[in-house]
Amino acid sequence: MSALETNTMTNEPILKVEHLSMRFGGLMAINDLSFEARRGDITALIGPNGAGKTTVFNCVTGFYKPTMGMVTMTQRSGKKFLLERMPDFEITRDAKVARTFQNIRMFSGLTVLENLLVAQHNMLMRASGFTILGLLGFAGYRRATEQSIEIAKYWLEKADLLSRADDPAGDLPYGAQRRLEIARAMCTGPEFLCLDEPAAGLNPRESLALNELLRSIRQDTGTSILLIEHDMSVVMEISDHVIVLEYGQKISDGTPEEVKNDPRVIAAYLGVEDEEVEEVIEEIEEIQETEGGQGGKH
Ligand SMILES: Nc1ncnc2c1ncn2[C@@H]1O[C@H](COP(=O)(O)OP(=O)(O)OP(=O)(O)O)[C@@H](O)[C@H]1O
Repeated sequence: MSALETNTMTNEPILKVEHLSMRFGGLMAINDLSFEARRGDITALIGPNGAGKTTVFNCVTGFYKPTMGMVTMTQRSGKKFLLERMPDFEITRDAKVARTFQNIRMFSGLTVLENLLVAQHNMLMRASGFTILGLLGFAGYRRATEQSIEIAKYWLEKADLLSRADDPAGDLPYGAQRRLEIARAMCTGPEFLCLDEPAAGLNPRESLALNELLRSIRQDTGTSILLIEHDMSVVMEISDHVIVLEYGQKISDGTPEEVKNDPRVIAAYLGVEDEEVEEVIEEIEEIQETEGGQGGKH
């Protein structure tokens, strides 16, 4: 978990989405979408309801097979994975992509610590050699168990959950459950972490704790993050890069500041009809020019 591990062997973007399309019957949910997520960045995918954000996530994480297009992930080592061709469990296990869901999914009857140990099941099974003898006798399995407890403790501390380690996960307040989900994803040692609305339902204090956790993940592990988020205070505060979708297409792509001031984005969020967009863009540009002019006079 040292910062040294964040050194990258390749400068390629961690994720390249090229000409992605996803059709559900007669509905084109994603239409020829291309974008990149840079290594080490927090990239946010935003857009009005129904814009196609979750569909993109599901294509990246293997829950959907896209109708067309390529989704390439490049690991630090330079190894490439064509995610659109892989089943979801291989995307997690081999490409090292972890995700959380819009609705919290965890084992609410298990303790907080147990949830983090279950997440490391794959690693423990490999250490057992997939045999009962391995489980009972191998020193390698014992070492792996100790290591998985250490990893769990590290993420419990990072997520500010150490004092709740032995409580049933279902007893945690909502914001803490969201942090537990992220800690659980991090226990699998991902290179790319996909978070579906991590701030949904959080109060302002919980949102701040979430921002802190995500920043520390980026800084301490170099894990790249892709998140869908409606809470603009979270997006603007922590993202390095924002991509805006509307009707399955990209309408803006840049820094939070660039996107915030993009008239097309403002029009999309105001829910303006297609034929009125040009008009609204002109009005917004006029307002921006006036404000810019006034700013210069001060
Ligand atoms: N499994 C599916 N079958 C049919 N239509 C779907 C399916 N999943 C998504 N859609 C449709 O695709 C479009 C994009 O949906 P998606 O959930 O990706 O949008 P979103 O931007 O994530 O929305 P929200 O912000 O409301 O979660 C919507 O019109 C939705 O109804």
